[in-house]
Amino acid sequence: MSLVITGASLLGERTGDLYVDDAGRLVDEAPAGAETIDADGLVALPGLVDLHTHLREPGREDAETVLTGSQAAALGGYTAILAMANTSPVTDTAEAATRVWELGREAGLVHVQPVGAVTRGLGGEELAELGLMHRSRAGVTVFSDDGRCVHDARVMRRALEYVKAFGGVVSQHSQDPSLAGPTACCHEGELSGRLGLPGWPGIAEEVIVARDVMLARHTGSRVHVAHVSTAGSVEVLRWAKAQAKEDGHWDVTAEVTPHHLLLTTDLLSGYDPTFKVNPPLRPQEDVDALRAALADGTIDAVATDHAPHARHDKEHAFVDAAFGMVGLETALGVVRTALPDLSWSDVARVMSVTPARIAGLAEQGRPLAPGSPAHVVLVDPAASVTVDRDASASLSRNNPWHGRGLTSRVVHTVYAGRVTVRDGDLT
Ligand SMILES: NC(=O)N[C@@H](CC(=O)O)C(=O)O
Ligand SMILES: [Zn+2]
Ligand SMILES: [Zn+2]
Repeated sequence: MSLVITGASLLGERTGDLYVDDAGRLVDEAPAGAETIDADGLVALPGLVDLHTHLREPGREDAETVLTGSQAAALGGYTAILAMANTSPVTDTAEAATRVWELGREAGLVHVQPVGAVTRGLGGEELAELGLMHRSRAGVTVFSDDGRCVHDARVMRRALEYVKAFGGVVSQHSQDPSLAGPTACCHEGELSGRLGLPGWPGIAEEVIVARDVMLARHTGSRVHVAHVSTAGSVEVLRWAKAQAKEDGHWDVTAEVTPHHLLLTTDLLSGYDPTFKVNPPLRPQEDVDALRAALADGTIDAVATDHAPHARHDKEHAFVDAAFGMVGLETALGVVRTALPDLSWSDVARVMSVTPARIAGLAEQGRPLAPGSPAHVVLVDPAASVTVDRDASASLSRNNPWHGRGLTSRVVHTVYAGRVTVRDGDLT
């Protein structure tokens, strides 16, 4: 079905119309008999790309499926998501990766790109089938043991060497297990002492970031730092990016989550497990450093770390509850709220263009110009939304934004020329 989108402000810069042909691509003339979307007053961006989504299929379809996660993504303005490998079974074989990819195609609402595990069963010891996953139909290029850190430096080095052959990247959950006890569940600081909760110090993250950028340099490969959460990590990244630019043969990229841009560790004073997440919410100084790093390009991308959990895994005493929070439907609003001065073209850069480049998704994050696939999100920049966790496509309700007001609203999402969200609802 062809489509005409009229009067949108393209990346908030100039007003224009967008024409979509039957094949789902942007073209330079209005196709005859097209459906029309009036986008007067709306900002058009390339469809958002999430480098870090947890779908719970296979294994925990009660918490999220590929379909419900895709629905939540479309509602959030996404046209592509990377599905993390920590499912049950783990995505550590070509078959498992292809299955996730197929389920994404069947859902048909966003491009679902599987992330492959770095090590078999996320065990941290033996490399998974990296090459076979890459050569499968799923074409895996991003590998991560997320949920766990690839803590053995020798294994990390081998993984970086291996993925280098095909331009892949290792996305690291940076957290040295030997610097954080097995029961750690919040930021280690003055508050954790007062609450009597065992904490993770920022240094547990920073030593791994520092080690991994050195391994990336040594191997001439690519490392991506998942969910950066401390000012110290930002400092290391700033140094590493300057070095990598000078050397030219290795690369380091990093992402920050919406929640680490707006929420602080103070929220833990009520022991509400909704705010229990890994890496933990940090103090305001870290939040400020993360915002500055995103604005100046030291952090490349915003990634949700959408981590749905069933009620019976989340509603426990703080120390026993599962880690993680949902985030696909609120990400854009949180970014607008946390960084109101970020231009729309910068929003497109950190939420679409750069994530697509990092993930090697050539069809995503493209300019809103003839020839590009029609992956588009239309946003009302003036709207404000009060988040209701029950008005969600996700199967899980661990939503830290419930009852909060967020700036801007996703009005329509178009994936490959198909309207997946119209007037804020799934079509
Ligand atoms: N972020 C979280 O707190 N939890 C994630 C794992 C992870 O991203 O490390 C999950 O899978 O639930
Ligand atoms: Zn993680
Ligand atoms: Zn994660």
